[in-house]
Amino acid sequence: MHPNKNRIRRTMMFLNAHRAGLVKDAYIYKPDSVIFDLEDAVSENQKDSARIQLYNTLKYSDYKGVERLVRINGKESLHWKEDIRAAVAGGCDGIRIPKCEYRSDVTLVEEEVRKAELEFQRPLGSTLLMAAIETPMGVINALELSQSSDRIFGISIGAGDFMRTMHAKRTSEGYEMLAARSQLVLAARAADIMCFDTVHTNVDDFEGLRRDTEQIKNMGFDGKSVISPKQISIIHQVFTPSQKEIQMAEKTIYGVEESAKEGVGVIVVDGQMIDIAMVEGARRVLTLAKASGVYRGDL
Ligand SMILES: CC(=O)SCCNC(=O)CCNC(=O)[C@H](O)C(C)(C)COP(=O)(O)OP(=O)(O)OC[C@H]1O[C@@H](n2cnc3c(N)ncnc32)[C@H](O)[C@@H]1OP(=O)(O)O
Ligand SMILES: O=C([O-])CC(=O)C(=O)O
Ligand SMILES: [Mg+2]
Repeated sequence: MHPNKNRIRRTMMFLNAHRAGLVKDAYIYKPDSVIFDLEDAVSENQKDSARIQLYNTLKYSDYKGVERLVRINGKESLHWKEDIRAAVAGGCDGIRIPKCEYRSDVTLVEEEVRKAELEFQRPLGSTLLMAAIETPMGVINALELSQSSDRIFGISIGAGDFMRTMHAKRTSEGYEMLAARSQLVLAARAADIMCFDTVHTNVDDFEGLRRDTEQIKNMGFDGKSVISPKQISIIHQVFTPSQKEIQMAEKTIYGVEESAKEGVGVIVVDGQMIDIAMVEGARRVLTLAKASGVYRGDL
């Protein structure tokens, strides 16, 4: 398996590839990933210069371990093949395909990526893919998209286009997103890939951002896209296990192991009934805690 397929991705920060001031050093804000956008953040008459700016940034800026993804234009545009060539030539880590609906939306991109890897002498298979799902058809086909390629590391829901195509409206409760979010997380877990939530467009609504992030984390999502550095710390706080959760995870793993030696399957830890079913979740907490830099234990 590709070594970066399951890396930590609590935050993926969009930035307009055309804005030199944004792209030159966005790693300083420490998102887990950045997404250089060539699609909707770039106006039609800036597409070519955005692509050149993207190539130079990928080639010459050291992002110090922050993952570098590129959102290309869609297959109905004139740009997507050139977008892929520039992204692969520059050495991006992965490509976010917008508005995916069918398996062929991924396989078409995969074929161009493969050609570009050969053309620019990049290791074959090194460029990962993610499918952004932003329409009712995409939501319905979420499993097909999740299983469309070995390069796919995750899927994401995009609320802006999803609301447009559903004739729906965002609410602070989020019920208009519930069916799509549920369908995506089910598909991603069934296909054993990652699942990401949409951007929170009100950049100054920190309370709403926290509430939304808590909701999607509890549903099983792995992270969320962001549009501003101001949103990163809240999402990292929500996704990074607390010391209390880490201690509970350690007690769960030790407790179940020790009690099993004495032939006991069920124990009580801090008032909670614990059995073997909780061990996998506890291990996941510790893995996430390690990747987030808040746990140095041996479990
Ligand atoms: C629905 C969709 O398709 S979403 C995906 C496409 N959209 C995008 O890519 C938009 C990305 N975000 C942005 O362009 C901007 O954040 C906006 C337009 C939303 C807000 O812009 P501003 O009002 O200038 O943001 P703000 O005043 O909060 O900026 C504060 C600082 O953060 C920086 N910053 C803001 N957004 C970003 C970003 N996405 N990436 C990196 N740096 C950023 C600014 O450069 C500024 O830095 P400075 O203080 O050193 O000058
Ligand atoms: O994927 C996202 O979160 C951003 C986006 O394109 C949308 O909301 O339409
Ligand atoms: Mg969109």
